[in-house]
Amino acid sequence: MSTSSLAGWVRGVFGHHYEVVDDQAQTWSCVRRGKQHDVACSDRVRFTPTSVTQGVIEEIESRTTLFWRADGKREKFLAANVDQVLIVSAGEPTPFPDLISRCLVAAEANRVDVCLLLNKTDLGPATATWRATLSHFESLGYPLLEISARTTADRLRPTLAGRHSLLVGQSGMGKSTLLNALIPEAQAATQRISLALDSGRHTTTATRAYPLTEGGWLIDSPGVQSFGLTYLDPADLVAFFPEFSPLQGHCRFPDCHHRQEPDCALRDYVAGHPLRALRLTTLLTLQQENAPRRSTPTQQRRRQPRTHSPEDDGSPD
Ligand SMILES: Nc1nc2c(ncn2[C@@H]2O[C@H](COP(=O)(O)OP(=O)(O)OP(=O)(O)O)[C@@H](O)[C@H]2O)c(=O)[nH]1
Ligand SMILES: [Zn+2]
Repeated sequence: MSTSSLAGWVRGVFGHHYEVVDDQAQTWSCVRRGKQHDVACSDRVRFTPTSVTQGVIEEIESRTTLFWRADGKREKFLAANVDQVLIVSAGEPTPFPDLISRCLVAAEANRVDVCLLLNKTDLGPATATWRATLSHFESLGYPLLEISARTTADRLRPTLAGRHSLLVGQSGMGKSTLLNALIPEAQAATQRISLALDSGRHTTTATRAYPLTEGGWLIDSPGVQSFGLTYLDPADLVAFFPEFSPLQGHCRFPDCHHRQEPDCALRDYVAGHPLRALRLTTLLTLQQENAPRRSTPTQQRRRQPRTHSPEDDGSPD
């Protein structure tokens, strides 16, 4: 490690370029040493300056949390060192409960708190239907907050104060609207980045952290359409569903797959409850997606992210 290296926080990830703010509040444009693409927004890093504004990231300090998704070889780090993930959804466009469940599993597996945000409460019937689904998630122990990003975004401020929060959600659910309502500077910052990089492409794939006036940081991430969790061992998945976890070991067959077997405790629990059944469908789908293929036992049990594969272009999906 060079003695001239500096420490800083990664406040923006734009493809494979990183905006790092050092402890003197100077902003640096950095790349990663070698071909590694393992830097996440909100990482604490050490970097070596290569010019008065540019640097090379040499080292990532250990993280308290890493919220990430993985679909086979493609891995996406959404953010590091966050205290909570805010899952934004609304009645329109069509929300996917499976995507919400997957975000919840990622939060459970990475030990990050979550808060469900029901946005666009100003929309009538569509909101009512979706509220029923989210209320089921709330009954499992996940806090639910209702807002309209257009008119009542401020309701969120007490939840954000002093914390490092990450916004995730499907495209079109209102993350940008919410961010701009809470942090008016955000829109200008996005435009500045777009101009600096001379490319609209990077802004849509950017993950960026913004300071909150009430203390803490709010991190905006690109909209997600899929949320793979292939880094989780299939045998561990049930533990990340708070309603199914206590039922483990209560099926007639110890090796029950919770599909066709008689006297399955999980199937009995969801019978006649469509919202419970949706959650079981997600669990079974994840078990199938994560089933060991032709890999070594070490690979099967891998729970730590490797670096992004070189073909990963930093795109949102
Ligand atoms: N009626 C209503 N519309 C909203 C609200 N919040 C956002 N919208 C609208 O929903 C649409 C999508 O909002 P965005 O903020 O761009 O959504 P996003 O989640 O950032 O989408 P991506 O950038 O694709 O990830 C826009 O037309 C917003 O004006 C709200 O509270 N009420
Ligand atoms: Zn079973």
